[in-house]
Amino acid sequence: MSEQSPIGPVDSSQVPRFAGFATFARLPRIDEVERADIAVVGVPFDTGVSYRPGARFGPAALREASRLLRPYHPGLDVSPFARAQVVDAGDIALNPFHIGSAIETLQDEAQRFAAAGTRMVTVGGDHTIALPLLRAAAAQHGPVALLHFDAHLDTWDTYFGEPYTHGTPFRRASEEGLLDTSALCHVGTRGPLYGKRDLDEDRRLGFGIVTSGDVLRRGVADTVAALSERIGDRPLYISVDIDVLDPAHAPGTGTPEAGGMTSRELLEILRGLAGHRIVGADVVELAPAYDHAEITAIAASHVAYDLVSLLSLGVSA
Ligand SMILES: N=C(N)NCCCC(=O)O
Ligand SMILES: [Zn+2]
Ligand SMILES: [Zn+2]
Repeated sequence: MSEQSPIGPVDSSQVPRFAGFATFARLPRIDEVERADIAVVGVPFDTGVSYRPGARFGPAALREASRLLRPYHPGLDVSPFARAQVVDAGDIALNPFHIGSAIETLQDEAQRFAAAGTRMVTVGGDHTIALPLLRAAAAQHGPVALLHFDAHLDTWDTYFGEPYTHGTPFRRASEEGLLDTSALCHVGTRGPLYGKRDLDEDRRLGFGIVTSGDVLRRGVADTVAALSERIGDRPLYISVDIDVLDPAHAPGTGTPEAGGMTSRELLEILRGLAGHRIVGADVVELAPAYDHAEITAIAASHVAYDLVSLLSLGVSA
């Protein structure tokens, strides 16, 4: 970090939090600082979806819903924006008509952040985007451990013969050798599958599964202990599909499944990951057109805040 202390968010006791530009948590834009430790980056993209479209509007909705976030995280005992220079880097412009070129662009952009020494928390977009983000993470760190919070496996092979979709990123990532196969886990999985084979193939790729029901039965502490042990001190990428939450907690998403986790459970599990070597994270599948009273956008903004807070713990104070 530079000698100066980080530039923090706009002070909500001086400027009403409902006024002004909607950057994440009212943080400075990337062009307003010399260098950034952590960037929140919007990825408005939903060309990879199999059902309801609309995740392209996720970044804007998440930023709007983040105006009420405050600078101190009592659960982690950290002031992330004082400990690290956190910025909003705006949106990455991806070609909505060409999924291959969008994936390439995002990988290039992610590698530019990495080269600048900035870790990313991407917000919005459909789950397709995890693939180029994992490519960039693996290019920097080698194969990474992955915690994948999602109702879905997203290790399916193809849809309509197409390999790059929001249901297939982790199959491609595995084939490309981006993942440390000894440290992979889905969390919150539930809902109908195409067949038992889905689970067999997923297991063959090395994934463990903590289902939504497992979280209920085992509780948060046990779940965290199991995940922590699996990850160890490996470089860790965290991917959060907001549909991991029950539709009651996150109606604003493209492929909702009943029987999901509460936002309290998800946030508590994330907080339990403090101390791990997190190299990057995403919050995907927020589709505001199906949201009500910003329920999903608020949950997603809190998840992003927790991820930023976890990343800030890795910046020396
Ligand atoms: N990644 C998300 N949200 N959904 C994947 C669902 C794929 C399917 O339609 O079977
Ligand atoms: Zn997903
Ligand atoms: Zn999902």
